[in-house]
Amino acid sequence: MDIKSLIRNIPDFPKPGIMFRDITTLLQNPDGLRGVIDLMAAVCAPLQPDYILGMESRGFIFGTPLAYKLGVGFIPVRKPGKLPGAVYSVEYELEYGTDRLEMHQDALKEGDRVLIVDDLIATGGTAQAAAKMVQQAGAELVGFCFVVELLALGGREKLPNVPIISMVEY
Ligand SMILES: Nc1ncnc2c1ncn2[C@@H]1O[C@H](COP(=O)(O)O)[C@@H](O)[C@H]1O
Ligand SMILES: O=P(O)(O)OP(=O)(O)O
Repeated sequence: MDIKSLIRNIPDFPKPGIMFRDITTLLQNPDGLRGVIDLMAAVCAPLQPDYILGMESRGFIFGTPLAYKLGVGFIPVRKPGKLPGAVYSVEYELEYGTDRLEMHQDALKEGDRVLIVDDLIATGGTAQAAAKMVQQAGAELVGFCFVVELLALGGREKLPNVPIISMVEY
């Protein structure tokens, strides 16, 4: 299956100079949706995660069916103020300014094997923030899986030394 052909490219969104890789066209294609989740499951299964951790919101779209397919739990990492329990909170750099992600403190325990999933890695700041929370919880980070990797931005250089898997690269 040609995943790349199902991802739409929208220039200058959300601001001039950004080529937005729009995964909505992949999601609405039945073969594309099934194919990408099946592929992610096949390449990630050997990492033997206990949990998939996905970042709001596009990380939820791919992370939850992946967790279902692998027969493991899903942990949502959310934008600030959305989770009701005690949270770990990590600030990370955006192109302009900063943002913050949160995860329930009781979502993970020491030794849990965690795979971080998102739709796309660009500068790597989002994935790095999620990895910090896994480490704060004392859990074991077993890898990252992205549908799209933007190679020129070098995001993987920010991430810990674990397998980093992407389905398509630009
Ligand atoms: N070019 C992009 N197209 C679609 N989505 C993007 C793009 N660049 C960033 N994103 C979203 O931002 C985060 C990852 O950004 P980092 O710079 O790696 O933190 C990811 O969740 C994308 O949905
Ligand atoms: O569009 P989202 O919600 O997936 O968030 P972000 O662009 O911050 O990754």
